Amino acid sequence: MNQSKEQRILNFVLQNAVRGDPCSVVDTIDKYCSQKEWAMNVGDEKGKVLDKTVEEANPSVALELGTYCGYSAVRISRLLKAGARLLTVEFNPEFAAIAKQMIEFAGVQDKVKLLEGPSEEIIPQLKKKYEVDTLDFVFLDHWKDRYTPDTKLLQECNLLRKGSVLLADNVIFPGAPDFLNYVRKSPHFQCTNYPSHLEYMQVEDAMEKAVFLG
Ligand SMILES: O=C(NCCO)c1cc(-c2ccc(F)cc2)cc(O)c1O
Ligand SMILES: [Mg+2]
Repeated sequence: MNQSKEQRILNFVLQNAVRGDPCSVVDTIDKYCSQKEWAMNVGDEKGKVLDKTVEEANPSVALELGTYCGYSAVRISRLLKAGARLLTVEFNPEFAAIAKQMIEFAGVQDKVKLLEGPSEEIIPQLKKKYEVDTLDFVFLDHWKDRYTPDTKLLQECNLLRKGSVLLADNVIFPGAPDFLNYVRKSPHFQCTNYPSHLEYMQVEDAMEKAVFLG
């Protein structure tokens, strides 16, 4: 059976990164995906914007939509304070299986809970099933046409509080035009755009930060 690209990325990490060292896992994925096979990790340039946004928010409870191979789950969780946690949601079972191994190899499994399934099903379960009160930080990096309905769902489920930070990847490429429209027109969000580039490419992209105002 031919290996998937995601399995090849994981194997490269297992062979070349340092077990228990999240930074080496992040750097090793970036090395593979910039030199050998492109993959849709947020990457290092946009990853630096993610780092600064996470550090500024200093979340106790963070949510990621779109785990993929676990690159940003490892990148985010390495910055979390003691006792803080990241819930990360992945719909694709093959991706989830790779991400689980990536998170364990990086040694951040105690900070990260990987939830497998559709975001529209998991978000309404966060309060009762996953003991979430409100979310301090949300990274949107899943299907681009889900950014807007899931943002509305987070609001409807009372998962956002005054100051909750949303950060969305790919608002230029592949693009999330309806999301930009929604948060920029809404009186409930204060938005900031961070121009950047598509991971590992010289293609324009950007991230959008949307702070919930209550
Ligand atoms: O779909 C994406 N994520 C959710 C997956 O479950 C995604 C896609 C791309 C991308 C794809 C194809 C291309 F040609 C260019 C970009 C990039 C990203 O950063 C992404 O997050
Ligand atoms: Mg992305």
